[in-house]
Formats: sequence, structure tokens, C-alpha cells
Amino acid sequence: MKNKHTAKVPTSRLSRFSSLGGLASRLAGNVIVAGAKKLTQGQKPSLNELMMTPQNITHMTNKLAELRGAAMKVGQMLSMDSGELLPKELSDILSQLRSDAKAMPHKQLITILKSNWGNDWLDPFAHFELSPFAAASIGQVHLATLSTGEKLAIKLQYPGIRSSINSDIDNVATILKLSNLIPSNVQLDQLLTEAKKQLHVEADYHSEQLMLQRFQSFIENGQIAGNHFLIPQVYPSLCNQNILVMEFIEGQSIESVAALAQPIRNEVATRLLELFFKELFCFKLMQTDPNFANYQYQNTSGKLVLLDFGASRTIPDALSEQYRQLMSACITDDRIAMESAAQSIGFFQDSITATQKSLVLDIFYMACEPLRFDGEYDFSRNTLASRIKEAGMAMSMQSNEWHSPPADAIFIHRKLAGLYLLASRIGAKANVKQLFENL
Ligand SMILES: Nc1ncnc2c1ncn2[C@@H]1O[C@H](COP(=O)(O)OP(=O)(O)OP(=O)(O)O)[C@@H](O)[C@H]1O
Repeated sequence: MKNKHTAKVPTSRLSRFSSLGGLASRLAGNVIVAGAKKLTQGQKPSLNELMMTPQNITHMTNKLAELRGAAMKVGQMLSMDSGELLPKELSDILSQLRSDAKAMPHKQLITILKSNWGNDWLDPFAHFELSPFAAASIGQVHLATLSTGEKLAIKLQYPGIRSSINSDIDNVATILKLSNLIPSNVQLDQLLTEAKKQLHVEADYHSEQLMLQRFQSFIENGQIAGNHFLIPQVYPSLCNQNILVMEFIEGQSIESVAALAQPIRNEVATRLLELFFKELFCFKLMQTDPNFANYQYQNTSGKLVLLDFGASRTIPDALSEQYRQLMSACITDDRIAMESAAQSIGFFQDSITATQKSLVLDIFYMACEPLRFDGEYDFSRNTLASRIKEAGMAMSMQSNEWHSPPADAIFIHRKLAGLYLLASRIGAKANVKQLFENL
């Protein structure tokens, strides 16, 4: 099968890279044409204006789509680092990549299945759906049924991903630099290093399997309430670095909870925030990707389905303790203790000015607003997520010297910000103070 919804994933490093030269000359060509047009009309265009023609945006999106996993990861890191500062064109391109995944052609898929499971790969299955039902960032997800009747979700990684991560990320960086879309105060190199590291972790489905099993064990030993949460079981004998075989769990989108009764909305947000605190302070292991697609709500059981443990990170003991101190200090408005906790987390470098320091502390204070509130904090009435973003923007405008906080901290903040956004999207109220105090 080959149609507009399928595309052979280029495996060799050379084929993933060679088309870039073509892109650069095409972009340059369009810039010259558009520039000449404007000049003949008596206008003096800026380079940025010339780069961002619809034609160039299309070319760039197509190139980034070929490097989808790497492009999505760099995009994620960029938006974590600079929040709303990303130019709209770039955010649009990146969100298009998320939704525009192309499936592998059947022939390529079967070759991969054979090379992983052998020629008799189909034997354990009563049925294997060749067309994926969902896209993963560096793979695709298939539905299958075992001969025993168990329904499976099988996440299959695109070929050649692991060996090309570093060069793919460098290629994405080249495209983004060519596009002139990166804000000048973003320290791209540091971010690229982090993106490479994170993508190497996420491209190892065996380590995702181990993370899933660890979270599963939290349910088994009662640390995560099994009457509220569902986490897919894994089938280790069918798993490897390229394939993650899980129990298929039926669920509705988490955003659909917004249409349910208020107590259900509150319960969902409360459980997710409670899980966040447990991850940070008890398990010292956090699933750091709060993408809404990673949470589902199962109408029939009223349970929350947790998916995608590829981005799980171990939280060092010291960091967990420093966050406890920071949050406690924010609750009591103890500025000195806040400063000392933030310092030990690694937020302030020597070059930071007193004004910058104060802005950072203001943001922490703001982010802990729900923890200070007595009773149920109404996320739907509060513009907390956007206020935090605005403050972050104002801060990064202050100086080009602003350095990025440590990676662990960025991931923790991103998770909390994602949960606030989710709570607000589903119109929930939650007694966050009580959750924090009850830990
Ligand atoms: N066990 C499962 N049961 C049902 N659906 C699943 C299961 N696992 C994954 N899916 C579906 O596949 C999608 C992609 O899976 P997953 O989030 O694990 O991939 P990913 O590569 O981490 O994606 P991304 O990085 O884009 O979030 C999920 O959003 C969900 O729709």
C-alpha cells in the first residue's frame, strides 16, 4: 500500500540528510524571488519577512516531517525553554507535525516485524491490524489480538531512529536556523544536547517497558490507587528496544471530561495532582510528559488511563527535598527560604541580577498559588497557566544572558504547568493544599 497517508521512513543517515541541501537552495531561491518582487514594488523587505512566505513554510514543514521525532523533541524543548516566545509560524509547524504522522507502508512494516519477531511473527496472533490506529512520535501503534483473545496495543518504532538521533537533531537545528525562527535569547546548543539525551531515552522502548512495569508495581502495592487509575500491562516476551507490546486499554479523551459533572471533573484533577506530588516526593520517579493524549478517561469504569512512560525521569533525593522546601516556603511566603531552595535547585548563576532573581521567585510564588489556597482552588476561574507564561516571557525579555535552569527542573515545571492547564481545560476544582499537606 502506498498512498498519501503512508511514506517510507528513510533509514539511512545519508538519505535523511541529503535532501537538506535541496531545502536550503529552495528556501534561498524563494527568498530571492520574493525579495526581487518586493524590491520592484519599491519595498525593502526584512529577511524574516522573506523567509516566512507560505511556500517556504510548506517546504520546511515537509522537511521537518521527515525528521518528525527529532523535530517534535526539539520543538518540545524549545517550548519548554521559551514558552509562548516561539514564533507562531514555528508553533504551527510543530503542531502540524504532531497530527500529520504518516504511516509506514505495509511492506516496510512486515519487513520490520519479521526482523524483530522472525518469519513466523504472526503465529501468536489471532489478528494483527496492519494499519496503525495511533501515531507515536517516533513510531506507530497497532491493534492486535492474541490467540488467547487478549487485545493488544503494539508500539512499533520507525527503523533507523536510534542510530540517527544525533544527526537528525542537528539537521532539525540547521532547518530551524535557516528559517530564522529561533528567538535570539534561546541557547540552542544546550537545548539540542538535552533534546538528544531525551530522545535517546525515549527511543529505547525496552527502558519504557521497565518504566511502565515500575508504575504498574505502584498500583500492585497500593501506592497508586487501582480503583482510580489504569496502566497497561506489558507483554515482556514480545517486547524489545523497538517494540512495546501492551494491553490495549479503551478510553475517551481526557478533554471529554469537561462535559461531565463537576464532582467527576474535580476528582480527575485531584487524582492527577496527587499523583504528581507522589511522583515528586514519594516515588522519586516522574512521567514528565503532560501531553493531554497521555491521559484518557474511561467512562465505563470512571478510571483514569495513564499512557506513555517513555519520558519518565528519576528524581534525585536531594532535588525532591529541595522542591519540598521550595513549595513549603512559597506556602508561608518565606522569601529567604524560597531563595535558598531555588539556589540549591540550581536556578541562580553568579551573573544573575537581584531583579532577575526576584522575578524568578515571583514566578515560583505564583505557581504555588493553588497550594496556598484554603479549600478547593478553582482552576477554571484562574488564569494561572497564562499568568505564569506571561511572567516567564517578561523575565526572558529582561536579558539575553538568561540561562536555562537544570533539565530536571524544566521537566518538573512543565509537568506541573501541563496539569494546571489540564485542570483548567476540564473546568476542575481541587484542594491542592490538602494534597500537599497529606503527603
Ligand atoms: N496501551 C494502550 N491502549 C490504547 N491506546 C494506546 C495504548 N498505548 C498507546 N496508545 C495510543 O497510542 C498513542 C501514542 O502512544 P504513546 O503516547 O505511548 O506514544 P509516544 O511516542 O510516546 O507519543 P508522543 O510522544 O507523541 O506522546 C496514545 O496517545 C494512544 O492513543
